[in-house]
Amino acid sequence: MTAKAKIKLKVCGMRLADNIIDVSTFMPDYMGFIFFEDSPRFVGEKFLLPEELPATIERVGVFVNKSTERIMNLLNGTGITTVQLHGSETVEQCLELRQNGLEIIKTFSIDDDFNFEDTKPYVDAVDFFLFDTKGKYYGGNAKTFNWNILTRYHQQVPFFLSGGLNEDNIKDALLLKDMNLYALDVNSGVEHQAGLKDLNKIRAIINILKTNS
Ligand SMILES: O=C(O)c1ccccc1NCC(=O)[C@H](O)[C@H](O)COP(=O)(O)O
Repeated sequence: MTAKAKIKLKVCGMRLADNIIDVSTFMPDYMGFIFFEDSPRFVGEKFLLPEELPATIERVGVFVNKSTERIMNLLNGTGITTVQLHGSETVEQCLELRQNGLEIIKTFSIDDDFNFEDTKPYVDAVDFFLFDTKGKYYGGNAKTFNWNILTRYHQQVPFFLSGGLNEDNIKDALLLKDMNLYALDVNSGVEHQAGLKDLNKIRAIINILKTNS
């Protein structure tokens, strides 16, 4: 019998050097950095990661409807090799970015009417899906979606669960672990303010993951 893999944690929307280092002491599996100008978590044009950031924390650049050329330019010199595509990026662009050596997380914004047929064309073009709540903003809506919808998902691509996760609902999110759930993505639910993460909330989440997964 093979042991089930531990559910991973991604802390998204990091931007301030001291806060990045403080959060890194909890060793989340992923950290996300938002390269979208309209977000209050935008890292800026000339973003550089702090040198002390442990190499074992996977770094993710989050983009919304940017061209491949622009993504490659923005990532140049950052050492980031995973991208989260959070808009309406095509299968062709995912393949193009893969050819440039990037790992791909493709986001889908979920509401009650979401049809998982929409994810099928991406199956061979991405590494992971990320299911986030459809809302007013591209991301960071601070709302959960109806997770029962995920019972309709039967594809082989593992997914990140996102949207409104916090210390009060993360234990329930872990109940989805037999559904190809790969990672939990936290953002506004662990913040003092946009882009500034609350270390006590991250600590609480890490402890819940340790005892429940
Ligand atoms: O967080 C943002 O401001 C954001 C803006 C534009 C595109 C993506 C964005 N966030 C990406 C994420 O992966 C968030 O973690 C995800 O949307 C969930 O956020 P929240 O509902 O606040 O937990």
